[in-house]
Amino acid sequence: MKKAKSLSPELPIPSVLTLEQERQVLLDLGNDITRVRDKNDLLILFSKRIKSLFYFTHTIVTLIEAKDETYTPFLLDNTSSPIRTHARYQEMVDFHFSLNDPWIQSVLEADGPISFLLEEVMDLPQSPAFLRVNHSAGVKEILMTKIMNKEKPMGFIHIYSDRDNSFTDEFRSIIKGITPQLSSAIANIIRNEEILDKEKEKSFLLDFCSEIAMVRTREQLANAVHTALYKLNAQRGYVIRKINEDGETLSAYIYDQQLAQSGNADLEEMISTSFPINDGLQNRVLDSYIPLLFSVEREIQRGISSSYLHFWKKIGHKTIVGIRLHQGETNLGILWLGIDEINIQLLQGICSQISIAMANIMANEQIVNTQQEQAFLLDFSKDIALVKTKPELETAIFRVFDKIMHTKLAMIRVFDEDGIHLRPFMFDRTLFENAGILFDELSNHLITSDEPYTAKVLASTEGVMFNVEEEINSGNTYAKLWQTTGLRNMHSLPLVAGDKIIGTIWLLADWLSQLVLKGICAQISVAIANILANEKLLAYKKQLEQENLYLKEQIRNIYNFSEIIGNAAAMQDVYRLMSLVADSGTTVLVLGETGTGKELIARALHNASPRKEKLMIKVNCAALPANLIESELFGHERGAFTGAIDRRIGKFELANHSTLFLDEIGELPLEAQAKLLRVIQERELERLGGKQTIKIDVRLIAATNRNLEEEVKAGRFRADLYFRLNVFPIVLPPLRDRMEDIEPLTHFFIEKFSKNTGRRIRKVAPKVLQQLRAYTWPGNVRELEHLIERSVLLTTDGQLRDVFIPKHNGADKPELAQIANLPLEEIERGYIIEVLKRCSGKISGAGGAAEILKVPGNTLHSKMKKLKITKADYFA
Ligand SMILES: Nc1ncnc2c1ncn2[C@@H]1O[C@H](COP(=O)(O)OP(=O)(O)OP(=O)(O)O)[C@@H](O)[C@H]1O
Repeated sequence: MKKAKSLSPELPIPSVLTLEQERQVLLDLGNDITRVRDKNDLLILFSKRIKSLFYFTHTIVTLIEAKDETYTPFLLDNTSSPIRTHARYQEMVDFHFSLNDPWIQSVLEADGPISFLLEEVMDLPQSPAFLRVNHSAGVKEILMTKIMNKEKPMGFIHIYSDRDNSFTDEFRSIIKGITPQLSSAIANIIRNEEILDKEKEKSFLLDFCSEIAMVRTREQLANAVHTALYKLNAQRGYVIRKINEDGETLSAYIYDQQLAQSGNADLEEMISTSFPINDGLQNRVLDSYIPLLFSVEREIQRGISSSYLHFWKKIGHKTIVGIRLHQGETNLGILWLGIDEINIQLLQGICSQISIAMANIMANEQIVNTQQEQAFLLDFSKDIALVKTKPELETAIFRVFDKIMHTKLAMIRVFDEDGIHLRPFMFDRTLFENAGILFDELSNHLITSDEPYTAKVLASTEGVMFNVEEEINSGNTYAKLWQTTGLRNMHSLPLVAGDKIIGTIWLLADWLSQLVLKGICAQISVAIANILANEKLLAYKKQLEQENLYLKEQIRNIYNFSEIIGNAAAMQDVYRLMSLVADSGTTVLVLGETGTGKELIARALHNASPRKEKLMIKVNCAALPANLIESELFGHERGAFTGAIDRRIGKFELANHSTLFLDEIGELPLEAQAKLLRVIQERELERLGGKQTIKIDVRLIAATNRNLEEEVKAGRFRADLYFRLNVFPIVLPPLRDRMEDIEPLTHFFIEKFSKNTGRRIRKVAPKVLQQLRAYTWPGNVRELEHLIERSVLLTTDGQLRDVFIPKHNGADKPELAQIANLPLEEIERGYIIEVLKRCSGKISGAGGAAEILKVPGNTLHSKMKKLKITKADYFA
């Protein structure tokens, strides 16, 4: 490197200064320098004062930044710099030039001003770019002087000239002479600027402080922050994100409205999205005590994928600062600021103010929220207090969960009586529309308290929160179901009523207030406990009612037999026997005269037996044509005999598991008796013409008005069958032997026929009862029943004054003359009706019409059928 020549012939002042003159110049300049207060004074000193002594184009001052070993412009002469219009001018202004290049090192090493021809130094390796830029603008020479502060280089004075040999020895000597004073002037300017900056900061912070002290709401905070940040030149936008209740994410709390007004479509998403703390950026800010400056591009390259980073890139942010907002050790959130340079202290000052205000507002919001939640719980408790049934509870719950809490009720399970199983009690089926079958599978099966998820919940007092996504990853099969709702967390709590855990509740939500959750669960628990207790009570009540009904029925059937009227001692014996035998399977033989109520007793016995659910099957043995008896009783196969065109099930088979009532058993022909005996003995039968043996379980009740012992003696009834049937005989007394029953029976029948005919009988004349008691009643209760029926029909004024007791004296026989001209069939018909009337409708057996007419009972039956004689004829 070659030093430039020290003299220039074109210099405007005398090229040679006497020592005296030089001292004077130095003195004058020294005086001027002492008056320098700021950059502008310094600029004037160079551009006016020194320029008036020596020729040069312009001067700049650069300062060293020790920490990164660079120097950068501090004072620029914008008016006379020939490069100010150069394309790289701004770059040169902003640039930090390395202190490590040989050229600047030579300046540092030189003991005083040192000049260079640009041509010679600008292309040397590592030479700073401004040399070439100046050269391209016509500058030829540069005079460099290092300035010192406390014996350390502080920076450089650059003096440029577009002429050759501008820097004379005198010039250099003068510059050298004033350099110490210039150094201290520059040091003062810097210190002054720093003091000024500090003061500005202080007053800025003070303003901000007093402004923020008045802030009460989030909107006011937003305004204060906005004003402050815009004063700090943070026009590129900002957002304050608050840590959410989940402690894992941050969401926009305050954001730059100006940016919002720009109509950026992505901004909406940025505002509504919750960003995880642990995204590689936010966690770093929250872990740092000082603001962090990030290069957007570099972070993207590092693989940080957060969408907000890409958003910042999209809106042109190159660098972004993140500052932790905190109260003590508790993090509140982050202030993200689009800014290139950071004044750490100032930002920290602002952020600590924001933090305080934010903490206050949040505490305020929390109080308001808590109040709202409490009011809400109060409302809910009012609703719940009215709940009595499950559907009512369901309505109350769904209204609150869906509409107000944005929560879905996945399931309420309650403990079964055994205290081990939990059964589904209530759930929101709509939740699982997508999962249909899976839901049914899960919800319908009982689970035990050992089921791992349930066990975890039951063991907790505060409940458990399952993150749906984490549960899916860990293979929780229920979580697949939860996922269908799109909600993030499953909150489950034990339901506790009093000191008893009654079940579990499972709620899906993104987030739930613990206060509300616990409050609601407590209310629901009480409601469910009440409903369950109520259900239990109702079930007990129903059971008791049923038991009551059953007992009543039992009493009626077994001990009372309410449809059987009569309290005579003889009837009491009958009831006692009935009670003893009713619920057994024992064969009963009911004996008694015609019309004494044998069939009634048989029915009552059946109805009081365990077979009552099935119909009692009745066979009237007297009414069966002899040739059909077997088929009627045991059934036949198709073609078993002429006329058997179809298979027929016999009465025995029909009565399987029920009761077979064999009425008028004394009328059964001997042949049929043998078959009957076999079936009773074997408890199995074959249908006529059939080969298959059919097992039967039939209870037998037989009845007859014949004296069977006599019949056995007379050889008309098989002794062995008699013994089989006479296991438990019940003998019904004739009505004449229990005259005290006449009155109740009369009233009973009056009541019955009044109802049937619609004729109300209000009064019965005492004479009537006397008449009734005076009669002998050969037709027994049936005769009494028919007589009352007839009398009721004949009564028109509601008073039963008279009854028409039959007179069996033959006085009412029709005169021969009356019947002389009638056909034989008519006479036969009339006569049979007459006899039937006399026998009170009894056809066969002792005292029956058949006996009087001396024909077998079934012959009379056939005849009656042929002559079309019906009950109406002889009871009318
Ligand atoms: N104790 C009674 N209480 C009320 N009604 C009775 C009583 N006894 C009989 N009857 C009524 O009398 C009528 C005849 O009774 P039931 O048919 O049972 O008599 P029975 O002895 O079987 O007669 P039969 O020997 O002629 O077949 C029925 O309508 C029946 O309801």
